[in-house]
Amino acid sequence: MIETFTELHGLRERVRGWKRDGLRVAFVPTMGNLHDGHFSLVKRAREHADRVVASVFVNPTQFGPNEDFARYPRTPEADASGLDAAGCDALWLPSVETMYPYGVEATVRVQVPAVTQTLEGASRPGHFDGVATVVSRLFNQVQPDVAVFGRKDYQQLAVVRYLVRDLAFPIEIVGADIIREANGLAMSSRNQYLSDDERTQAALISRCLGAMAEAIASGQPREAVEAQAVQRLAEAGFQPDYAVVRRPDLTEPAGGETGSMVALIAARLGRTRLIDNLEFTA
Ligand SMILES: Nc1ncnc2c1ncn2[C@@H]1O[C@H](COP(=O)(O)OP(=O)(O)OP(=O)(O)O)[C@@H](O)[C@H]1O
Ligand SMILES: CC(C)(CO)[C@@H](O)C(=O)[O-]
Ligand code: BAL
Repeated sequence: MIETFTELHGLRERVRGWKRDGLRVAFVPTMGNLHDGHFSLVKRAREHADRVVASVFVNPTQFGPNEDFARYPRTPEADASGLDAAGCDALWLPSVETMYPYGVEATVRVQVPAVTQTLEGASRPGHFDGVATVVSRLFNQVQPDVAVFGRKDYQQLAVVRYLVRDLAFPIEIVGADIIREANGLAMSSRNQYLSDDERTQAALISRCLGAMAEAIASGQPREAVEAQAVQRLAEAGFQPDYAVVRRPDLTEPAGGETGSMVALIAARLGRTRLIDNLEFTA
C-alpha cells in the first residue's frame, strides 16, 4: 500500500531506511492529475530501482502571472490510488509552505541559461527557472538514485540533464517515451481543458509532427517545412507558438543536414496550450 508523506522529515526517514537496506530508489516528479503517461513513468522507474517515490506538487514558481496555476486540476485522492495501482511505494505531497518555507518570492532560484532562451523558455518567460528551482529542491528532498522524466516535455528533460550535470547531483536521469491517446494526441493533464470537439481537433498536432518529419527526411528545406506546419495549424483554428525542427540538443540544423532530429510544436487551441514533439532520423 502506498504511503503518503506531507512532511519532509517522514519522507527522509523512509528513504534513508530503504538506502540503509541497500535498496535503489527512483523518483517521478509530477504536478498531479495523473494519467497513463505518468503511470508509464512509474513503471519505467520500477525497472531501474527497488522503490519508487512520486511527487505531486503544482509548483507556483513555474507558472506565469496569466497562466493556469489557480485552475490547474488537483485530484490528490485519485492520484494516490492510481500511483498505488501502478506500483509506486511513496507519494511526496508537500504544500506550497512546505516546499518554500521561506517564501516563494524570497527563494533561491536556479537558472539553466544554456537551453532556456528558446521555444518554451521564450514563450513562457521564467518557466524553466521555476522548473529548475523546484526540481533541485525535490532532488535534495527525496535524494533518489534515479529520476524519470517524460520525453513529452522534451526541453524540460534537457534542462534537467544540464542541472544534474552542472550541479553534480548524483542522480541518473531517464527519459520515458510519450504516451498517446488512440488518435495520436499526447496525454497531458491540460487535455482536461479541451471540449470533445477540441480533443478530436488536437490530434492535428501529432499529424503535423509526422508530416514535418517526413518532409525533412525527403529533403525539403527546414524553414519551408516549419512555415507550412504553422500555416496548417493556424488554418485549423490553432494559435501556434512554434513549429520547428531542431537537433537533439535543440540547436538549429544546417540546410540539408541529416541525422537525429526532433520536431517540436506548441500551440493554443481555445484556452488550452498544448505541446508535443517527435524524434526522428533525417
Ligand atoms: N503523455 C506523456 N507521456 C510521457 N510522459 C508524460 C506524458 N505526459 C506527462 N508526462 C511526464 O510526466 C511528468 C510530469 O508532468 P506533468 O505533471 O506536468 O504532466 P502533464 O500531463 O505534462 O501536465 P501538463 O498538461 O501540465 O503539461 C513530466 O516528466 C512529463 O514529461
Ligand atoms: C518536473 C515538474 C514536476 C516540476 O514541477 C513539472 O514541470 C512537470 O510536471 O513536468
Ligand atoms: N509539463 C510541464 C509543466 C508545465 O507545463 O508547467
